[in-house]
Amino acid sequence: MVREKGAMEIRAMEEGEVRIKSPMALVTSPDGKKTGPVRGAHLGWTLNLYATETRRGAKGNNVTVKKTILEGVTGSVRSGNMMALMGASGAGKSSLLDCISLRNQKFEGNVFVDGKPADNAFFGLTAYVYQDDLFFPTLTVREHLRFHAMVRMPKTIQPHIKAERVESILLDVGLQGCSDALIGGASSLIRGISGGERKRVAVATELLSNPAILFLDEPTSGLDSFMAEAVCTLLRKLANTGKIVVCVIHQPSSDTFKLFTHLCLLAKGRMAYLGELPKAVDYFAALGHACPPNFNPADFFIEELAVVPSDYEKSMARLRVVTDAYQDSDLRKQNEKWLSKVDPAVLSKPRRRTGIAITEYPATADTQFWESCRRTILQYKREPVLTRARLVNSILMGVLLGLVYFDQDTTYKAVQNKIGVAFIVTMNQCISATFGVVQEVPRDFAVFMREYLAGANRVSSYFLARTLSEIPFQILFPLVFGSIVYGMVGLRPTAGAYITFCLVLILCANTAVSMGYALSAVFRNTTAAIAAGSVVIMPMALFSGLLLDMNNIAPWLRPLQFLSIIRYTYHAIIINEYANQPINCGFNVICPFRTGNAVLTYVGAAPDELSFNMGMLFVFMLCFRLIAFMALKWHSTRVASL
Ligand SMILES: Nc1ncnc2c1ncn2[C@@H]1O[C@H](COP(=O)(O)OP(=O)(O)OP(=O)(O)O)[C@@H](O)[C@H]1O
Repeated sequence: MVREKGAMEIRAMEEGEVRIKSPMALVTSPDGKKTGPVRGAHLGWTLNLYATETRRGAKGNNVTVKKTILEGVTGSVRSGNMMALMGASGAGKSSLLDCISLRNQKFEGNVFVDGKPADNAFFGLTAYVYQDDLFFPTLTVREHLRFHAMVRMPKTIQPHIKAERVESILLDVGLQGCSDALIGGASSLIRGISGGERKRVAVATELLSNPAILFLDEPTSGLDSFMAEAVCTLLRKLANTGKIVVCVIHQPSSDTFKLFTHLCLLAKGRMAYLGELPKAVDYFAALGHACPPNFNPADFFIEELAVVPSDYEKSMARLRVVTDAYQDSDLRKQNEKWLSKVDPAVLSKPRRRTGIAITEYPATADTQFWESCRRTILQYKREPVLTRARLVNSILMGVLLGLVYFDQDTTYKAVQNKIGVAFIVTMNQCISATFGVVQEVPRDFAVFMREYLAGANRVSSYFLARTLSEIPFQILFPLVFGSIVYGMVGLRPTAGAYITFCLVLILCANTAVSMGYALSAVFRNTTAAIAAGSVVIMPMALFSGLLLDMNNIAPWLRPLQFLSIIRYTYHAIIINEYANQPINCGFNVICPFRTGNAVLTYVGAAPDELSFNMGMLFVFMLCFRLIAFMALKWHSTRVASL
């Protein structure tokens, strides 16, 4: 259920209905139907979090120890509140945010919405802005938000209303000035928008689904104080509309700090304060820790709660006093009154992990598919490395090989060069296609994973769109490369042979692309996928038929040749060139290849195996895509079930 309130520019999420005039709160189910007014939402939690840590033992062996990350942390926040989660580094702020947002479900205890244990509907109510924002760099801010509006807003809403919503959010977050700028980012060659604008794009993305509860992990990190204040002002406006905003924040300026209504201070995983922000200074003064005049209270609290490495014992003793004081305080009792309204049976029962079970999506699979296709095509059109570099590579490599193997004839003397060109063309296609993918796709998968966890995109919609919409490009590159090589080298001059050659290269490139997808999905990391790619491609080259005499290796190794896509491509090219073709021996008595079929025998191929080789490439292409899909699906369910 998605809670809506009309104090800001908020639009009704019902088909045809544009604006809610009354500021009355509404509940909207994922299909966009209003279901009635809600109570003031209350988010509460009571939990402990432990982790196991492997440490180096005294004898150099690894010892696993149980580490307490959060201990007896109980708190709550109401709609309309904007809570700062603060504490020194390592205090447990991000861990707490992950637990109360259920992005980490390994804790003991429970999270409650209006006194009821949070269930799967919780994910429809909440949104999470990650500390490291991940975007597709080649989209403009408007295109990015438009994509998210299409996939995150209920399917019952008309596209023009979604577009209006994007424009209204652009205005709300102050992004209208850069709405047509490419997002860009460090992982891309595109410079893109500033860090502050990226943060606002991240917030705007989450606002599209109009969540009732917004969690943010350090939304101001890396921003100057002016930008940080701008982001927090926006968050305060959202809280004022009735949303709950919980935000991990580091070193806010005093002006930014004042924007928060509530403060939760953590010290070494224990509560040090929870309450209204303006009352925190007096609370600490009463404990004997008075904030000096004209001192930023935010800095004061962090200093008070810091562990000084050179004075570890004393710091820890000070933290114990502060956390024990909160434990014994009337403030804590006051804060935890809501627990008395929770069913005691629920409190004593161990919590059942729900996982981030994405069972319902606001948009249909069709919408997700077509929107993802649009996005991938834009990406290909605009990404310089992905498209231009590969096109230039295809042309340059084609010309280079064409020059080296220029104008081969039909004599026996040209056989070795034609075998060479078949092998090198195959290797080029395999390597450039596989590594082209593993350089790009793990980054895309990481962005997709965020979309998946936000309930915005299905694995199947994204994967099909990503892989199908790039097919035209994966036809273009081998076609350009193959045509240059074919013409310059002077391979068999018939239209049929040329078309078959291009088809073989296109199949090879697409199979290699699929292999790149499989590696990217299994390893989800470019470095690891490149390393694994080398390990896979080298044996494939070895078993291609050119570098090894299969009759002179251990019999149990021979079947490996049938796993080599390089072998299938290389053989197909040679069969296309030489099957049942004459070879001009001239008047030479010593002629190593008197017929084309003798060349095939030499490389271990047979004249009638062309369709078999092409068929095997097709089968491998499908298998690699299936592996990629299954791996992506497995990773996403694993992340989601935490
Ligand atoms: N899965 C884990 N296994 C072991 N230790 C962990 C794990 N997750 C967190 N920790 C530890 O728990 C403590 C709190 O981590 P957390 O990231 O929540 O702190 P933080 O307050 O957000 O710190 P920072 O401000 O530096 O980001 C740290 O000491 C961290 O090393």
